[in-house]
Amino acid sequence: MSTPPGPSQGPGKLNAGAAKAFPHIDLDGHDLPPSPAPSSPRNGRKYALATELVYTESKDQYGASSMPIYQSATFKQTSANGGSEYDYTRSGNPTRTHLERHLAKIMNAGRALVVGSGMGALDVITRILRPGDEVITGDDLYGGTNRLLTYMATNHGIIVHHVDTTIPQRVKDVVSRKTAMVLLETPTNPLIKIVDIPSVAKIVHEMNEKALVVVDNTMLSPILSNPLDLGADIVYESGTKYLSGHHDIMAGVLAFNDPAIGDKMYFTINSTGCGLAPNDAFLLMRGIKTLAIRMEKQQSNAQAIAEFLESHGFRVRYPGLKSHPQYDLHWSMARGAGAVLSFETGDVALSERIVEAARLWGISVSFGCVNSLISMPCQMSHASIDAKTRKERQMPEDIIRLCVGIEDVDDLIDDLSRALVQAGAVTVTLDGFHAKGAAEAIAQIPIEESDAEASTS
Ligand SMILES: Cc1ncc(COP(=O)(O)O)c(C=O)c1O
Ligand SMILES: N[C@@H](CCSC[C@H](N)C(=O)O)C(=O)O
Repeated sequence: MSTPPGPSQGPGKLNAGAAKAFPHIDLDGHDLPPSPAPSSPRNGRKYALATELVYTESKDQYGASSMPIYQSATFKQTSANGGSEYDYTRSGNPTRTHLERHLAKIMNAGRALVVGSGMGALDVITRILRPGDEVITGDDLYGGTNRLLTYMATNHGIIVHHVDTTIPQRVKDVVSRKTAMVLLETPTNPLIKIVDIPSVAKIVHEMNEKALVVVDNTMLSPILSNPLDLGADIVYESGTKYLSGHHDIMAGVLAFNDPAIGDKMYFTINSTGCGLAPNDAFLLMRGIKTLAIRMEKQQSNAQAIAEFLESHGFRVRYPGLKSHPQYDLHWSMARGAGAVLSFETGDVALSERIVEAARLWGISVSFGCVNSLISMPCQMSHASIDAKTRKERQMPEDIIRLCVGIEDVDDLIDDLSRALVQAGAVTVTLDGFHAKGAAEAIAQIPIEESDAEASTS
């Protein structure tokens, strides 16, 4: 275990003494310079999350109200045997530690760590797998996650089961003593299906107490969900999305309660050098402070847009709509619906015309940004899932994903309406307009019915 954080006694003899009292023997048995102290988020009063996001404490020597960027690769030691809290930024950096402690607090975690991207976080997690280990994951999940797992299955002897994790029984059918990890995403990207985290975690832990339940919380962020409180062992997310909120950095976050898991993850981050750089840690910290207010606006915009599309005859996937077949399940776990929704038109070329006709909605991958984005997942974010697999998993090629930002909602609806009309997706009448042709036909099929056929094991 890493040494616990001590009072700020300044570097030197006291810390060197502490290092001797708590020698840090790493997983390879080496006694290396100390890692940064683990986060200690639970000191003092706990405020509401919106307050905790902006409230931070640091022991800056000048009382800086914003944590300074320690843009330094190395830290001078005061004694020949090292022993100061920081020695080298790959191993630890004060700006990064400050962010990690803040994240642990808002993620309700014992410890949080930050790395260079969301995929970097998953890479750190999956390095605990050994050849022969089995991973159970969804049949609708982010394309990059699918790509990394496929790589591991092909090259590292990991066995990956893709099942419909929205049906807990499907997980139960494949979980065994060989299961090392169950990797969940909810809502799924891009089909917006909901996974019952508590039920799946219970099944998995009852059948194999060593199996780790890992949840990708990117689609909701800690403002809306804390998967560790729902039974997950590890939660990770892309800080590139809601946490930073401006699409100006890449970042990944990992959080856990078990100190042994935290130590393993820290060991990998230090060994591979994927820790978040100080400048990006500063930007992520700044972004987090406005998470609550951004999400509030993004969500209310997303709700209005989902209702607008549904009322005009489109089949919309969004957990804020009562028509979502897992509406109650979602709200039993989360504090909001998020700001990503998808809808279908029944025709790939028509969807392309809609996307290209939009002006205010930027054609871009990613989500969680203050700007609204429109994309076709099968051709963009999920293009790394090959066409055959997409077909097997019944991913609609025409699906359009909307990632809603903080603009004026009337402007967003106006731009979308114009794009739908220009693309020929709607029949215009004196009373307004309505989805036409295939889009309308699809809207008649309840989501439950068509998705039941899509469930594979
Ligand atoms: C659900 C989800 N998880 C993880 C990632 C990976 O995050 P990053 O792009 O920061 O590597 C993404 C998007 O990229 C995502 O959509
Ligand atoms: N070219 C990238 C695509 C990134 S997709 C980003 C995001 N997760 C999303 O869902 O839009 C790649 O190959 O990873």
